[in-house]
This record gives sequence, structure tokens and C-alpha cells, in this order.
Amino acid sequence: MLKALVTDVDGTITDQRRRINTGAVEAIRTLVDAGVEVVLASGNTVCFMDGLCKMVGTDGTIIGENGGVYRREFPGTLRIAGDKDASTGAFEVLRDYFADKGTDLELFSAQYRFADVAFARNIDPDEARAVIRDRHLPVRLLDTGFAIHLQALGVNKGTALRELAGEMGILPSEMMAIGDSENDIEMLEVAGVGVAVANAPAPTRSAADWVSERTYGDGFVEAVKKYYPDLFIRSRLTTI
Ligand SMILES: O=C(O)COP(=O)(O)O
Ligand SMILES: [Mg+2]
Repeated sequence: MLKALVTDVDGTITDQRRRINTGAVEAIRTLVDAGVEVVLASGNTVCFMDGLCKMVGTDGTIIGENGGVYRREFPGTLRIAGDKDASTGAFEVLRDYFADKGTDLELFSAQYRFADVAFARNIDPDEARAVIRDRHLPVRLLDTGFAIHLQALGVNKGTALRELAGEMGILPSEMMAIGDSENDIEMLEVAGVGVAVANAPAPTRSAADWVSERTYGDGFVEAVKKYYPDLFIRSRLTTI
């Protein structure tokens, strides 16, 4: 049995409006109660993830800010893997560029971020990528479908997962990762089994070993039942 499941949050255990899927919460609790490690891996902030871990019932092992931060369990030591100066500097260049064109960039939760920068999707990501490329800015732009992120080069959910696996004493090959967007590609490739939910775009689906038929949180539940069938047969029997 896969020893750990690493799941993205927005678009994977939620619906398209970021409302959590209650079936996904129940599936996570079934895994946790069966001794499977569940890691939440998101572009969201540490404080967001901490609240989510507490309310869902995981042990606090997280990847936040698209791999810019990660931590093994509560209380744990928060590791910072990103470069906030690089992300902030690149944001300021983009802010000025788009302001000259009449578009203001709206930051998301800046005061709670240690590594990356996140802002509203009111610009063309490819136009912003062209500015980053032309100005040789040392960041990568990620469009998660919920926000745009600027992240230091070489930092992603996959690099953080490799580091976390060492702290967890689990091989990446013993893990399953599930996601919905381009910011999940690396962790789908690092994990032994990578799954994309059906709402994922083509590059993310291509990086997956398997793609669910159902979308969003329902796709997450479908995937968990596929790869941990015994847990759900047993839990269904106990509920009869
Ligand atoms: O923070 C975001 O933009 C999306 O978050 P996610 O990585 O959980 O999908
Ligand atoms: Mg997502």
C-alpha cells in the first residue's frame, strides 16, 4: 500500500469555487485513520494550510507556497526553500509594467508569505512570462487557475516533496500525488504514482500516471478509492 498521499488543495479537494468537497474530507480521514500519511501541498500560505490541516484532521505535514515552504508535522520546523527577494523584485517589475498599461495587480496574502508572491489573475500570464523572460528575472510564473504566483527558479512542489520524504522516512516512490494544475506537475512526476483530476489542463494530465473521470473533489475521491480499495470496502462494510 502506498505509504503517503500528497494532495493539492484548490481544484483537487475543492470544487471550482474553492469550496471544500466533503467527500474528499471523509476520504482523507479514512486514510489518516488507516495510518496513511496525508500531506497537503498547495500554493496557499502556511497559516491557511495550518487551519485546513486542523479542520480536516491531518498531522500538519504541509507544502505551502508551491514548495517555497514545507514542514513535517505540527509543530515541526518550517523550512523556507524559496527566495522572497527574487519573487518580490519580479512582482515590482510586473506591477510597473502593467500599471503603465492601466492594469493594477492585486496581491494575495502578501503579509503571510515567506517565499513566493501571489496575485489576482487579471492579466495575461503569457504576456507576464514574456516580460520575465525579456528582463531575465530569476523567477517562474505559475497560473494555478486560482491565482498567479511568482516562484524562485528550481523551487516547486516536487523539490519540496523530495525534501519532506527524507524527513518522513518514506521514499517518493512509496507516495501518491494528486493535483489539478501546472503547479502540481513536478510533484506528480516525483511521486511513485501521479494522478490528475479530470479538470486538469493537458500538461498536468500528461504528467500523470492516471487521470480520474470525475472532476475536482469527486475526482480526488475516485482516485483514492482506486488506489486504496481495501480501505473503502472495509469502511463501507462497517457503515452497513
Ligand atoms: O494557491 C493557489 O493559487 C492554488 O492553490 P493549490 O496549489 O492548492 O491549487
Ligand atoms: Mg490546485
